[in-house]
Amino acid sequence: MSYTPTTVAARQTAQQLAQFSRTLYERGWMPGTAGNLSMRVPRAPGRALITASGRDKGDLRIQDMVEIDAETGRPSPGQDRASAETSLHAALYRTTDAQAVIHVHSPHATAVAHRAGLDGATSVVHIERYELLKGLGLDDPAAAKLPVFPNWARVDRIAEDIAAHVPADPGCPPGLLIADHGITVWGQTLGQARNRLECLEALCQLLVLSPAGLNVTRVS
Ligand SMILES: CSCCC(=O)C(=O)COP(=O)(O)O
Ligand SMILES: [Zn+2]
Repeated sequence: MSYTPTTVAARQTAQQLAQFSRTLYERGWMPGTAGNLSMRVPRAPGRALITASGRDKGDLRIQDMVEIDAETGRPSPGQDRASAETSLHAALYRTTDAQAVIHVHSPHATAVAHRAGLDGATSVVHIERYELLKGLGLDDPAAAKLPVFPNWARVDRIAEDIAAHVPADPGCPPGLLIADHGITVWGQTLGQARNRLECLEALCQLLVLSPAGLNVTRVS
C-alpha cells in the first residue's frame, strides 16, 4: 500500500525527499532507478522515511516513500517495499549523528569505487590537500580516508561492515563508497548531505583526472 503521511512534518519530509531525488536524478546521479534517499521525520522519534524500491527516482511522489524504524530499517506494516538498501541507511542512523542519508551512483564516485575496491576486503582511498576537503566538516580538513566496502550480494553484510568501520575511524568523512556500486553520504539535513555529496563527487572527479592515480590502502 502506498504511503500516506499522518503529520505535517511527515508530509514535508516526503516532499523534500521527492524534490531532492528529482534534482539528483536530473544530474545523472540516479540513472535507471538507481539510488535511494532517507530522512528522519522531525518530531517522530526513531522514525524515518525512505524511498520505495525500484521507482523512477526522477519522478517520485509522496506516496513513493516508506516509513521505517530509522535504526533497524524495519518498515511499518502494510506498505510498499522499502529500498533494497534500507539496511545501509539504518546502519548510519545507528552509528552516526545522521538525520539524512543519500545513496547515489554518481559517475566519478562510482569510477573510484570500481578502481579502489578490493576483492572481499575493505579499503580506504586517501584524499589529501584539496580545498574541497573543507566541505566535509572534518576535524582535520587536510586529509580524508574515504572507505570502500565490498559490494556483498547480501546488503545486510555491507551494513555490518559499515557499522563496524565508520564510528571506529576518526578520519572517516561523512561518506563512503561501495565497490563497483556507488556512494553514500549523510548529514544533519538533506541539504548538508547533498553539499557533502557534491564535494565528494567533485573530489572523486579530481582523483580520476589526476595523473598520480589513487592512493589506496587495505583495512581488513
Ligand atoms: C538499478 S540500480 C540497482 C539497485 C541499487 O543499487 C539502488 O541503488 C536502487 O535500489 P532501490 O531498491 O533503492 O531502488
Ligand atoms: Zn545502489
